[in-house]
Amino acid sequence: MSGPYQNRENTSKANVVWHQSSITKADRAKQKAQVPKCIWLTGLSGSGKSTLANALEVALTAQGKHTYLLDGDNVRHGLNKNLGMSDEDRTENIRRVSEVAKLMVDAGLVVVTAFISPFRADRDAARALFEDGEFVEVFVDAPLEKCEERDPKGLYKKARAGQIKEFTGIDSPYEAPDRAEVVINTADNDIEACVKQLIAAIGV
Ligand SMILES: Nc1ncnc2c1ncn2[C@@H]1O[C@H](COP(=O)(O)OS(=O)(=O)O)[C@@H](OP(=O)(O)O)[C@H]1O
Ligand SMILES: Nc1ncnc2c1ncn2[C@@H]1O[C@H](COP(=O)(O)OP(=O)(O)O)[C@@H](O)[C@H]1O
Repeated sequence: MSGPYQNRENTSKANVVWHQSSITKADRAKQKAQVPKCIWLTGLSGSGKSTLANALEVALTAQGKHTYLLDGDNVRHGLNKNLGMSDEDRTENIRRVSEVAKLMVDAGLVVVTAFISPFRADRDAARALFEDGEFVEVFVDAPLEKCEERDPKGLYKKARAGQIKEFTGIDSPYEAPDRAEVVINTADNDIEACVKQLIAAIGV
């Protein structure tokens, strides 16, 4: 890790010891009768992450699963309200969120995350926090032109007008996944078909 967050980690770590709790992840998962997982949605703004994440959580809840949805817009109102959209702040955003998702998986939940998470290295770092098979990367795939045409929040219009800087796909990069477990093409398929594909693919 680099940047303003690095020193704080290094100064605290040496004197902090790990406490092993008596109740384990397996105990919590057993009580909930489910396999905990992190379903990690990544894609451009307007690609359909929030829509699909919400529909997925509704479907899983209807199946009796215990879930939680972490959505970029919401987390940036609270836990990460001190972070902006620079490369460094996005990396810290994803680092914190992936640690929160890990805690939630440890609690036995099926966690769905909906963040642009534009950098491959940050997504790989998130994946590395989890056990094999626990982290499912889902590429919510729609070309920039389609996302811009949708522009559900009017943000692309503002970015093109220069009113928002460092906007993903315009003047900030998006690195498409090269190892996603699931690719959902939201440009050529309707929401219903995409949700169906997602539920079938994640194996929860
Ligand atoms: N500059 C810029 N670039 C991209 N997106 C922007 C920007 N400014 C604000 N927004 C709004 O913030 C949401 C993205 O937050 P994330 O936490 O998902 O971003 S990141 O993962 O840290 O890159 C994103 O949400 P989604 O549209 O749901 O993706 C936007 O609504
Ligand atoms: N197949 C699809 N999957 C998801 N969203 C779709 C799809 N087709 C059209 N849309 C629309 O695209 C927009 C996606 O917005 P949103 O879910 O907020 O994206 P994101 O969270 O990635 O910014 C919504 O208005 C949604 O109704």
